[in-house]
Amino acid sequence: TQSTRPQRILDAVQKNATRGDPRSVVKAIDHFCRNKEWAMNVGDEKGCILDSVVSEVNPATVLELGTYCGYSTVRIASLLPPHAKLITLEFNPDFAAIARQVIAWAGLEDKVQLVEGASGDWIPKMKEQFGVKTFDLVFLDHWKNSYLPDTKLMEECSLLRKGSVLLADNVICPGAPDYLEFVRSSPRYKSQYFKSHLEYTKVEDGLEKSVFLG
Ligand SMILES: Cc1ccc(Cc2cc(O)c(O)c(C(=O)NC/C=C/[C@H]3O[C@@H](n4cnc5c(N)ncnc54)[C@H](O)[C@@H]3O)c2)cc1
Ligand SMILES: [Mg+2]
Repeated sequence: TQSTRPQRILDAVQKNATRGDPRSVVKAIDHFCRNKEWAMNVGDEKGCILDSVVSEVNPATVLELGTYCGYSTVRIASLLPPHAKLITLEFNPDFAAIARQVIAWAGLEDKVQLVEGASGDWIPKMKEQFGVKTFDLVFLDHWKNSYLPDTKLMEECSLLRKGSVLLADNVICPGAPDYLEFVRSSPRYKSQYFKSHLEYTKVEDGLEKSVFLG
């Protein structure tokens, strides 16, 4: 049967990365997507910015919206302190199945909870289901028109505290104009743009880092 792109990404990981070595998993995916087939991972250039924000925040609790194949999940989880937890939401069961195997290959199952389902359904259940009080860091990389409604939902569910950091991918390409306008104009956020490029291309894109002020 014809394989899917996520399946081919998993094959590249299992062929070229070392089990239990997250950096080799990241390298294998970047090599495949730069040389064989483009895919919508945050990628190596924006990934370095992601790494620096994760290291700076040093989060105990992380929420990722949109797992896809688990590339950014692995990047983030590989930088977390010992008892930190990353919850990642993915509503496509095929992508979730691939991501679980990528995360397992990296040896990061103990730090990652992949939840199969829609952010809109699961954000309101974070406290009761996972005992999460608030998130120190949220990485938004799912459908771009869901960034704003999901951010408002996280506020309503008191999942953000003074100092919580939102990091959003693709604020230029594909773009999330309503989200960008909101976090840059709201008095409750301190926002900063990190200029970069769309993964594996020369097209401009960037990450927006927004600190919730409470
Ligand atoms: C015009 C144009 C097109 C594409 C690009 C290139 C480009 C570059 C990028 O870095 C991109 O992130 C994207 C992009 O579209 N990302 C969408 C990513 C979705 C993933 O998240 C999943 N998901 C989507 N909504 C939800 C939800 N509520 N709850 C749970 N999971 C969700 C999906 O199941 C996917 O696993 C595109 C650039 C320009
Ligand atoms: Mg993206």
